[in-house]
Amino acid sequence: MKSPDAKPSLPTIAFIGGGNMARSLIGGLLQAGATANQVHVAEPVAELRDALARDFNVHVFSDAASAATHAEVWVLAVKPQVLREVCTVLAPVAQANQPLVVSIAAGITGAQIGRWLGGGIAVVRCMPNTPALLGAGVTGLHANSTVNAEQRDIAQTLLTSAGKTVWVDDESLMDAVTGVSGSGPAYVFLLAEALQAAGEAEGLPADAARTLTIETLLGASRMLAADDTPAAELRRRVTSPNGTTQAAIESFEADGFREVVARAVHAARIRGAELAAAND
Ligand SMILES: NC(=O)C1=CN([C@@H]2O[C@H](COP(=O)(O)OP(=O)(O)OC[C@H]3O[C@@H](n4cnc5c(N)ncnc54)[C@H](OP(=O)(O)O)[C@@H]3O)[C@@H](O)[C@H]2O)C=CC1
Ligand SMILES: O=C(O)[C@@H]1CCC=N1
Repeated sequence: MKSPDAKPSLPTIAFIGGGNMARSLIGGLLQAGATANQVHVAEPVAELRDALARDFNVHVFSDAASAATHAEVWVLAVKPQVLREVCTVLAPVAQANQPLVVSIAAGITGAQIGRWLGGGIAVVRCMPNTPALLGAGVTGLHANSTVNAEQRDIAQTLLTSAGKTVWVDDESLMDAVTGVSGSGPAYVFLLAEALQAAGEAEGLPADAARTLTIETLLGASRMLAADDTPAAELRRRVTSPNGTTQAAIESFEADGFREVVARAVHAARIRGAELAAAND
């Protein structure tokens, strides 16, 4: 009997686009136990194609249709700006083979992808993030009404190899997912840049500022993930009355830190919707 925790075995998966994000997902997938000959990748850039074949031993193709033809699952990992063109080329294969289509493109909706592929296609729209490379990512997922339970499990297994998953029932929230977690690693890297530079400005040697910054972000993230203690409470425990942290937090608040973050996430969400409209 199948245990309730048993993962469905993955069918052949074709990545359409072999860039940064595809590479992260393929790395995670193989580390999680998928075999290289189950993975096909279409990538027009010869150097990227060669690197994928060399590093992961996967089957590589220069055109999308060749990679997709013998795969039950397609992962659309091209830029939003070229997705319509890619889907239009793949539409006859999609109609003949009825694959599960997993898109990681920012902004582009499941309805657009289904329409471009000729209609009636099972589409899971996802938003992973780059820590997927270490299996430490998080992915938001939304399934359209054509996706069946088995296909949902396949998408779940595929993205679990990249880290945690969060299903979203309302697709319109996928752009908010992008604003928080898809783009989110860049905000943390920006904070790291700023914190390191501030340390250096206060006189620390560059290597000391770098180590102090990295270990602080890592340690604080581990504390956040360790239990359900809210971030605000963890912050309170660092903040001694009239101490150094209080001085820093008051400076952040006076400069509108929360509003700055909210505006940035909003800008990312709006750009997602713009990408969908501009590339329809
Ligand atoms: N980077 C990130 O952090 C995240 C990205 N995403 C999404 O992932 C998708 C890919 O992003 P990313 O990996 O950063 O982008 P990349 O540009 O690194 O990768 C996309 C690759 O697809 C190639 N490509 C273009 N046309 C085709 C085609 N017809 N068939 C096959 N491959 C093609 C591109 O080649 P060429 O360069 O020649 O065009 C490029 O190598 C985007 O839609 C993005 O929104 C989602 C979550 C996070
Ligand atoms: O910047 C972007 O558009 C992509 C989507 C999320 C992260 N990178």
